[in-house]
Amino acid sequence: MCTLEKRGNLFILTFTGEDQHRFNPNLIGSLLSLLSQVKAEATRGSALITQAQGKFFSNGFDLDWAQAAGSEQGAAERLHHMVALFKPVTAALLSLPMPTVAAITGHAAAAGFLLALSHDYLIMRKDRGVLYMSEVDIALTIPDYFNALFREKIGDASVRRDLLLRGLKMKGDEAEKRGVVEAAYDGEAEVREASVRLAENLGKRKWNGEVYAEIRKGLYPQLSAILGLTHKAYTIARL
Ligand SMILES: CCCCCCCCCCCCC/C=C/C(=O)SCCNC(=O)CCNC(=O)[C@H](O)C(C)(C)COP(=O)(O)OP(=O)(O)OC[C@H]1O[C@@H](n2cnc3c(N)ncnc32)[C@H](O)[C@@H]1OP(=O)(O)O
Repeated sequence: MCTLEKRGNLFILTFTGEDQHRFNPNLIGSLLSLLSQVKAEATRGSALITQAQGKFFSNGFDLDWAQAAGSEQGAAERLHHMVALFKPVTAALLSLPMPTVAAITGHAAAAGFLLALSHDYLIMRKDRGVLYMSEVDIALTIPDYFNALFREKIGDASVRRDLLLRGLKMKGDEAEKRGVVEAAYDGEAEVREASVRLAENLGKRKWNGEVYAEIRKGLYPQLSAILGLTHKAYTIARL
C-alpha cells in the first residue's frame, strides 16, 4: 500500500504498513498513479520524498506472487511482467519535474534498491537496514535498465562490483563512505528530519521543473534512452 501526502511544497510518498513493501502489479500500479499525480500537481518549489514504514523501504519484487503462478514457466512470465511494469516507475522518477529524495529507514533490496537509487538524493539509516542486490544470490539476471541505473549513478566500479557481483549487504555507514548515499544518520527520526530539511532546501531554489527534469535526463543518457525518455532542449530566458 502506498499513500501520497502534500506538506507545503513537499510531496511525501509513503509505503504504509509493517510488511516488506514488495512490488507486485497492484503496488506498482498504485506507485505509478501517485507519481502521475505528483507530476500533474508539480509547481516551482515542489520536491518529492519517498519513504516507508516498518523495517523495510522495499524488499523488491513480490516473488510469492510470481510463484503463485503455479509453474516455473508461469513464475518466470510473472517476474518478467513485473520487470516490464516497473520500468515506467523508473522513467517517471527520472523525468519528474522536481528534486527527489529517498528516505531509506529500512532495507532496500533488489527492485527496492533500484527505486531508492532512482531518486536524486538518498538519505539512509545507519543502525538498521541494508542496501542489497540479492539477484546474484537468488540466481536472477539483472534487467537492462537496472544495470544502466547502477552504471550511471554509481561511478565507482568496485562499488558496483561489490553490490551486483558480490551481493554485498551495504549498511548506511559504508554506503555514505563509498558515495552510494548522500548521508546516513542513526535512527529513523533523524533520517526523516534530514530528508525533509534537504527537500525543503532544494525546493527553495524554485527551479523550473521541466528544465530540471531535462538536465537530469541529460545526466543519465544511456538510462534515459533505455527508458524511452526523449530529451528536449529548453531555452527559457530568466525574465
Ligand atoms: C521486458 C522483460 C524482460 C525481462 C528480462 C529480465 C531478466 C529476468 C528477470 C529477473 C528480474 C531481476 C530483478 C529482480 C528484482 C527483485 O526485486 S527480485 C526480489 C528480490 N528480493 C529479495 O531477494 C529479498 C532480499 N532480502 C533479504 O534477503 C532480507 O530481507 C534482508 C534485506 C537481507 C534483510 O534480512 P533480515 O533477516 O530481515 O534482516 P534483519 O532481521 O532486519 O537484520 C538482521 C540482523 O542485522 C541487524 N541489522 C540490520 N541492519 C543493520 C544495520 N544497518 N546495522 C546494524 N545491524 C543491522 C538487525 O538488527 C538484525 O540483528 P538481530 O535483530 O540481532 O538479528
